[in-house]
Amino acid sequence: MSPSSVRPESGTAATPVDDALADLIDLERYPLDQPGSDAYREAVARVRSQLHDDGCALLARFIREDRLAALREESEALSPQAFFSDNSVNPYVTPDDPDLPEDHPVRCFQHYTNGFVAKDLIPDQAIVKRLYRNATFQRFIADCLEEPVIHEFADPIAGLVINVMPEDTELPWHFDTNEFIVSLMTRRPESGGEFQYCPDIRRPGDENFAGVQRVLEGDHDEVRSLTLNTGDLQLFKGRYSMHRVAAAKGQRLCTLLGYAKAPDMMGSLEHTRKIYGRVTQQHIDADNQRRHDRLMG
Ligand SMILES: O=C(O)CCC(=O)C(=O)O
Ligand SMILES: [Fe+2]
Repeated sequence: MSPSSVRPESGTAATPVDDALADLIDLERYPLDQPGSDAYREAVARVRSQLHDDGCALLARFIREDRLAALREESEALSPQAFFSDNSVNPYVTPDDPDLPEDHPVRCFQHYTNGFVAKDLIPDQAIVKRLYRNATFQRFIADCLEEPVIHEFADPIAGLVINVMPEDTELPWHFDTNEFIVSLMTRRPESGGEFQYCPDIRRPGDENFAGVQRVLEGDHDEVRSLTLNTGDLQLFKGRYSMHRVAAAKGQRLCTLLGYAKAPDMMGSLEHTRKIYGRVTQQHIDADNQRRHDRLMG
C-alpha cells in the first residue's frame, strides 16, 4: 500500500490537536496532528501494510513515555470493578450444537476466567475514555483501517473495556463479534501474556472449520505471537483471526477500544450476559438485528 493511497480528505491542512492528545500521544512518532504530511501518510501506510499482511498492526510506544505511569495506575485503580467470568465458551461464543460431531470446533468449550471493566464504569475523564472519544484519534484509526469513518459502539456496556487478567487467568481461543479492535496495553505483565493469533483463519462466508479445529487441537504452525509493552497500541481484525492470550506472570491489563462501521453496534444478548454478567434493555431491543456475513457469533 503506497502512502499516496491515503484518502484525499486526510491530505488537507493540519488540524489543531487538543492539548489532551498532545499530552498523551508520542506525536513525533505518530503525527496524528499533521494529516497532510508525509510522516502521517507513512505512519498510516505502515499500519495498513501490516494489516494486509498479518491482520494485525503494532504501533509501539504510541503513548508518551512520561504518561505511562499515569496510564498504568489508572487501569490498576479501575481493575477491582471488573466482572469476572468463570465459564466455558466455544471459539464463537455460541451455544453447543449436539447435532455436530464431538470434535467439531462449535463443540470445543474452553475455560475462561478473565474479567472486564465495562464502559459505563470508566469515568469520562479517564485517559482511555478521552482517547477513545477523541475525533483526531478516530480519524487516524479510520485512515489506518481504510474506512471513511468509524463509530463508537452504541452499546452502553461494551466498546471501551479494560481486560483484567490477574495471574493464572485464561482467555482462550475465540473470534470477536466486531470486525476489528484497537488495543492499548495499559499494564504489561511481568512475563508472558503474549497475544497469539491466526491471521485471517476465516473469511465472510467461509468458516474454515478444519483449519480452526487444527489450531484447537494444538497445531500452532499458523499461530503468530505478539508481546505488547505498556503504552503500545495494536490494531487487530478479531472477527476473522482467531486469537487468545497466553498465561502470564503478574497482572495483565489491556484496554480494548471497539469501533464499528455503523453507528448502531450492539453486542449480542448471549455474549453480553456471559462476558459482562448483565444486559440492558438496549441489548434486548437490538437482539432482532442479525449480521449478514454468514459467520457465527
Ligand atoms: O487483551 C487482549 O489483548 C485481547 C482481549 C480479547 O481478545 C478480547 O477481549 O476479545
Ligand atoms: Fe478477542
